[in-house]
Amino acid sequence: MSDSIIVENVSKRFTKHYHRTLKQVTVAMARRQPVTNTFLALDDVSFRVQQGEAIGLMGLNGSGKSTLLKLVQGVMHPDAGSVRTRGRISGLIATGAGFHPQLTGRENIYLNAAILGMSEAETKRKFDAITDFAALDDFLDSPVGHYSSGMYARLGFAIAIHVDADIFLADEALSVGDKPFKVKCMAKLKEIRESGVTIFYVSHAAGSVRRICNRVLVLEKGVLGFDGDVDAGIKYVKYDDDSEGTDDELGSEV
Ligand SMILES: Nc1ncnc2c1ncn2[C@@H]1O[C@H](COP(=O)(O)OP(=O)(O)OP(=O)(O)O)[C@@H](O)[C@H]1O
Repeated sequence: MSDSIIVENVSKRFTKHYHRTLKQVTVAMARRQPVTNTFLALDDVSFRVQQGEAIGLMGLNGSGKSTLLKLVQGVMHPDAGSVRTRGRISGLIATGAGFHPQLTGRENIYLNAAILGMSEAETKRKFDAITDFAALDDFLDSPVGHYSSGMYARLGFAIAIHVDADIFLADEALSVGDKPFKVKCMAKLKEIRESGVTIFYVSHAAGSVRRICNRVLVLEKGVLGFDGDVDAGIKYVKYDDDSEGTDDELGSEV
């Protein structure tokens, strides 16, 4: 098998600002208090992913999962180390990122698909499959600014899964949809995995990670604390109670 993602000694530094207004900054500086603080959102992270692996990326809020996904997607660059990927990348990082609120669902499908690297001909060919999956009914010709957050997410996910990608990144993609849509998404993610696409799936839900993934990475304050077997990873991160109702329900249906 060939390498799909190689992350070597990656670090990413961010700056926290303690104050918003110029007045607050001036007062803090006069009192010799710090006005900013830089910290490592990712700290010397290294791992390799083979083509076709499905990685569950877990960790507490703020541990660096989305930052890592953005680096893999190439929309953000590391301050140190390197990220190399092979092939076309698709997926959802911020649900519906790239949608224009004043354009209709139909228009946004073409816009978003182009951002994800699809040609107009390819989008035309897949248009019906995308709209069937999103199931927006008669909202297709309404501006997406009028959509509910669930509809917005459904359209974004429907477009992303119809890109012929080698790597699929899903950042909490299933957290906003309703239960029937989540079930449909899980089935689609499984289908994508079985077709040999590398999956990077960020989730706090142990059940869905078990269903989709064959390996777990756990980030702890930007450090890769665990890399290995799914059950051991879930145990490590202590999310094993599966208390989230939707995840349990999902488990019984897919
Ligand atoms: N552009 C940014 N500028 C400054 N700080 C940032 C920026 N993006 C993220 N951070 C900070 O970096 C840390 C890691 O954020 P990140 O979104 O990667 O965490 P996460 O594990 O995805 O969290 P969650 O589970 O809440 O989605 C957090 O402390 C966050 O506040």
